[in-house]
Amino acid sequence: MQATKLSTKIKPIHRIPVIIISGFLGSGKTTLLNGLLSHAPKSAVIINEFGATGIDQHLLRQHKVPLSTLVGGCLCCQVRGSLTPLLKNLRMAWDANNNYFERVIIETSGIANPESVLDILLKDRWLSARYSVQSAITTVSAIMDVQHFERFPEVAAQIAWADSVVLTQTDLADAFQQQSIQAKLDQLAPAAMHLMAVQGDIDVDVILNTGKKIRPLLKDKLPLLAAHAFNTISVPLPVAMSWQQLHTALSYLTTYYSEQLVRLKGLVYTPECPQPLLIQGVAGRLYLPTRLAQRVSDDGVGRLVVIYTGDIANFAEIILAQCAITRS
Ligand SMILES: Nc1nc2c(ncn2[C@@H]2O[C@H](COP(=O)(O)OP(=O)(O)OP(=O)(O)O)[C@@H](O)[C@H]2O)c(=O)[nH]1
Repeated sequence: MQATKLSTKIKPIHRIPVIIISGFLGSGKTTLLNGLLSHAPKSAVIINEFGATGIDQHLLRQHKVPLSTLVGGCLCCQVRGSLTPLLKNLRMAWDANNNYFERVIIETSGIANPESVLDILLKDRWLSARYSVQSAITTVSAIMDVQHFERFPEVAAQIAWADSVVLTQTDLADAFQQQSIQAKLDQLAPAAMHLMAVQGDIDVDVILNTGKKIRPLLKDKLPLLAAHAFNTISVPLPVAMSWQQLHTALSYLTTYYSEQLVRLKGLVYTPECPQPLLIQGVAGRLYLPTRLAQRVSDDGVGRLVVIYTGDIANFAEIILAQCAITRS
């Protein structure tokens, strides 16, 4: 009797594309992500923030996307171990729920080296069979102090790993600033695609359809990265302050500590309005705040997250004291 030949064809597993967005503190990653999600709503998002309190997810409130946060450290060090189980769970949820998103977008913290994320995605056998790295994008602010390239090694590492470099905040930069940063990008990422985005506005098709580069990753374990020279504190603001008062207090702090205070973010409540206010500051500059839609989960306690370099003793107390001085 002739044995029936069993079909040995195995259906290939669909690999979900992953886009990694890196870039230095305040360079416009979340703004770019916000713009991308408006055109690509079928995305699952993972946000990594160095600060202990997550702020970025509030900026993405209007998008109804599956969103996970990894806060209180970097994907290249403190929270690196959390990415693999998170991606595994996400994939299993995708398999069980009718493939409910089309891609994963990972926004790393502003001081993370994207190499670690690539390392996980490309070397873990289970993950690499189910995810494919579509592109690594790095945002670079046109108004960034060029000394940051020497001062913070994270900046060059982020640019070196990029398939696409997106120059942001060009509307705030003069011609000299733009040329200086552009020259650095030509030197550090000559093979990457160079794009521009003002307020996250970018040609989404270019981003979503970019093919990946072949990356020569190290075969062995990654070498230990030098520890980041950054500190972070989260300061609760239980007493509501008007935006004017807050602006005065924060302007003083960002000017007085302009060398050390690299990033300031916060979700605060003001007496003028029940909707929370998202505040943003980067290296000596305060941006206009954004009013967010109110949510049931809003607890009325404002929070400031500060990322700084060097030792500033009792920085949280200094911030609270400055706010109290301005209020009185
Ligand atoms: N004028 C202007 N402002 C921008 C642009 N892109 C971003 N911003 C502002 O710059 C500030 C920082 O932008 P984010 O998108 O939060 O930067 P980020 O890289 O996600 O910041 P971290 O995750 O904290 O490192 C916010 O106040 C943005 O509104 C731009 O192209 N033009």
